[in-house]
Formats: sequence, structure tokens, C-alpha cells
Amino acid sequence: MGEQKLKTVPVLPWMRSPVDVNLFEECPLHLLPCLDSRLKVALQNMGISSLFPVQVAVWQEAIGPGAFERDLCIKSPTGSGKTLAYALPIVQMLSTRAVKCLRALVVLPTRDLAFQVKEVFAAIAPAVGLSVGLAVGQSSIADEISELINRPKLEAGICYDPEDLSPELQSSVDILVATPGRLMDHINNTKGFTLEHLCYLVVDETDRMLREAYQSWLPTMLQLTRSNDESFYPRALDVIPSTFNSLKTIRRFGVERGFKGKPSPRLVKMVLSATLTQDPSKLVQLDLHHPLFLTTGQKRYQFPEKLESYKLICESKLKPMYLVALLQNLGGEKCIVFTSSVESTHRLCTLLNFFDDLQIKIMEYSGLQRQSVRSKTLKAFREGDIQVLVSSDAMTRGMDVEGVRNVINYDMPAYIKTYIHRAGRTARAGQTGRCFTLLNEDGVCCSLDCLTD
Ligand SMILES: Nc1ncnc2c1ncn2[C@@H]1O[C@H](COP(=O)(O)OP(=O)(O)OP(=O)(O)O)[C@@H](O)[C@H]1O
Repeated sequence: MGEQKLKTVPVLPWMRSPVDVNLFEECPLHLLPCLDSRLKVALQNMGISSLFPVQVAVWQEAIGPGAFERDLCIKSPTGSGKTLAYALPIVQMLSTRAVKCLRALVVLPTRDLAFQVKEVFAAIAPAVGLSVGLAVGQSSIADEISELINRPKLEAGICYDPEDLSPELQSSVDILVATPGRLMDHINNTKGFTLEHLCYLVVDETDRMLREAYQSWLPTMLQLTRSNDESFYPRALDVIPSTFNSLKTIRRFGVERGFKGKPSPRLVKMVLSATLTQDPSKLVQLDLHHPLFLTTGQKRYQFPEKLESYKLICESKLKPMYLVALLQNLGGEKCIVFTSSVESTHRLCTLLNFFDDLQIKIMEYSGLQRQSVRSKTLKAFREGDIQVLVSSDAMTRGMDVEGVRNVINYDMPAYIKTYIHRAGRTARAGQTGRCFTLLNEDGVCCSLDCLTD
């Protein structure tokens, strides 16, 4: 017990004195200080009339007295509105910029998540004249480049040298939402793609992003966005891959029109997750500047307020029958069934589809499927043409589908973090939701209490 308590006390001093998001209340838009009236209208058009507590807390740090002086580390439950918590202040801060260049970058682990986050930015950014791009590799690199980089029209007779990095090559977007792999492709190969003007970097689903190297995207990013004034950023960083043309993107002073001689603004970082790591050896990779920790409550992990959790003890050989009975009882409510692997996802989905009596549309969603198939399935699920999605953990993190009332752990997750993210596909945005976990009565592990991080 004592040991368990010790584990929950963060080692890093700045994590020990967090801002408690629970102390903030929902705030109606008309009471939110400094909100641009155009953004207010855009939010209302999204059906949003007030900001959630985590959004108010971040707004205060970003737009209020905090003025983004510190990097923000945000841990708040699934479905609490973290996307808008960073999107809104970034868009507001960039709304007065006259020159188009890439100023904000959001990096996410999967394409589906990147699509989702792009949609949120796309709903508010155009209201203040900002454009949003997507770099996830869903189209050819050439198509993506033409979306992201503005190439000047050539005058007749003028020969354009593609090797020439002329200043006319400009970003077509102010905000970019990207997956790390495709981001690295652009850093390494796309002429005119530069991070030198970047003001905001968001690493969403941070603990997942720090777990995988993704072609060293993080050290590369940090190197490229550092000022060449070493006194400004005194810490040395790891060596970065020599293959990319880094010289053109190293952050410089006075590069921007109208800003000559003035230092580039500090790159502000925001890192977020419902299960943000406390591990100093992981967090150090982010090279955070005087970080401020915003978290919800005292517990290590917090579940959504209106989530109900149930465990169903069943005989292992009858497990599929228990599931069928449960689905029958749920009567066609939107539901995600999680399994432990892509193979069992496929097997279980095939099996369920033999039960004609169920009279519900069931499809699978897994990392083994082609992106186009996955996107189509997700669209049908969002639109209610499919009621049950049998999924591997490809769906676990961040995915936001309206109306999901139930999550079923057909296979028990191996980690508490996985449980939190799976369960978090329901009970979002203050809604109610239920999470059922099927446990083997003869199983080695029959209680969720023994799930460890
Ligand atoms: N202020 C608001 N008013 C009403 N709905 C909101 C508001 N902010 C966000 N939402 C809705 O809440 C849902 C959850 O938001 P979001 O996906 O940002 O949660 P999250 O905290 O990032 O969750 P996860 O940790 O699972 O990624 C979305 O459907 C979003 O549209």
C-alpha cells in the first residue's frame, strides 16, 4: 500500500504542485475574457455555448495572465475536451498574424486521430482567416506538398530552379496537424517546408508519442525549432540524423518580414494525455520550458464522472455467448467491443455476424485493415449505419464518436492505461456511459484491481 502511494507521488518537483482543473467551472462563452467575437460565433456554430473546465484552465494560462510564458502539461480525463483546450487559444493567439507561415504544429500518433483534430481546427480557424493543413500520408506526397506549400506562378520565360530555395516558396497553412512519419518526410524532402516560424507545438497523446521513436521525430523537431542563439536555449540536444537538409530550417532570428532584428518568439509546447506519464526520463525528451502541470484531482488517473463500470464473470468457453446476450440486452445502442489483437477482432466479428437474431450491424475496425476501409467503417459507425464496432486497440486512444453508450472489454486489457483509454470512448463530454469487462471465472486474473501500469 505504502509502496503504491509512493509510486503515485511524482518525482519531478513541478508535477508536485499542479493546477487542479477541478477548481475551474464551466464558463459560458460570453463570460470568457478576451475571446475574439468571430471565434465565439464559430464555437456557437459548433453547438458550443460554454467552455469545459480544462478549456477554461488552459485559456487562463494561455490568454490570461499566464500568457503562454510556461509550457503546459495537461492531464485530464478522456472526453473532457482537451482538443479544444489547445486549439482555441492557439487560433486566438494567431488570429492577428498578417503573414502566412507555419506557426502551429500538432502531432498525433494515428491518421484517424489527426483527421479528427484537424476537423476541430477547421471549424474555428477559418473564422479568423487562418488555414489548417493535414500531413498524414493519406494522399500522395506530391498532392500533400501542393496543399502545404505555395509555389509562385512563373512568369513566361523565367526559368525556375527547383533547387533554389527562393523566399517565394511559402507555407499555405498556418496550422498543421500531422503524424510523425509524414512530418519527417516533409522535414527531410519538401522544399519550402520550414519550422523556423513555429510558435506552438502540441504533442497530443503524449505518453503514446514518447513510447515510440517514429524516426526520431521529436529530437529532430526540437533541434529544428531551436534558436541558433545558444544562449537563448542553453541545453544541448542529442545528435540528429544527418540525412536531412537541416540548415534551411534551423530557427533563426529576424527572419520574418517586419520582425527583422527581433528574436523569434519562444516555441510554446503543450503536451496532453488522459494518462500523462510522470516518468522524468520520458518527459525530459520534451525539453519543456518551466512547465506548468494542469491535472484533475489528486488521483493518478481519473475516470469520466458519469462512467459506470461493470465486470461480468463468465465461463471462458461460453464467453462469446455472454457477449451475444449482452449485446442483445443493449438493444442496438452504439457500442465498441475491444479485443486483445487484430486476429481476435477478426475472428470475433466473423462469429458475431453468424448470429442473425442479433439484428444489429457489426463491423470490425483494426490496424490490419487498409486506411480507406477503416475510414469507411468509422464513417458508417459515426452515422449510425453500424451499431457495434469490434475493435483492436487501434480505436483505443482519442477517438471521439458521438452516441457511443457502451464499451465492452471482451478481452481484459493488460494495462490500466489501456482500460482508461478504452473505457473513455464512452461517457464523453459529460454524457453517461457504461464499460463492461468480461472476466474468466477460472481466469488467472479476475479483478481489475490487479491491472498495473
Ligand atoms: N465546450 C464544449 N461544449 C460541448 N462539447 C464539447 C466542448 N468541448 C469539447 N466538446 C466535445 O467533447 C467531446 C470530447 O472532446 P475531446 O475529443 O477533445 O476530448 P479529449 O479530452 O481529447 O478526450 P481523449 O482523452 O479521449 O482524447 C467532443 O465530442 C467534443 O466535440
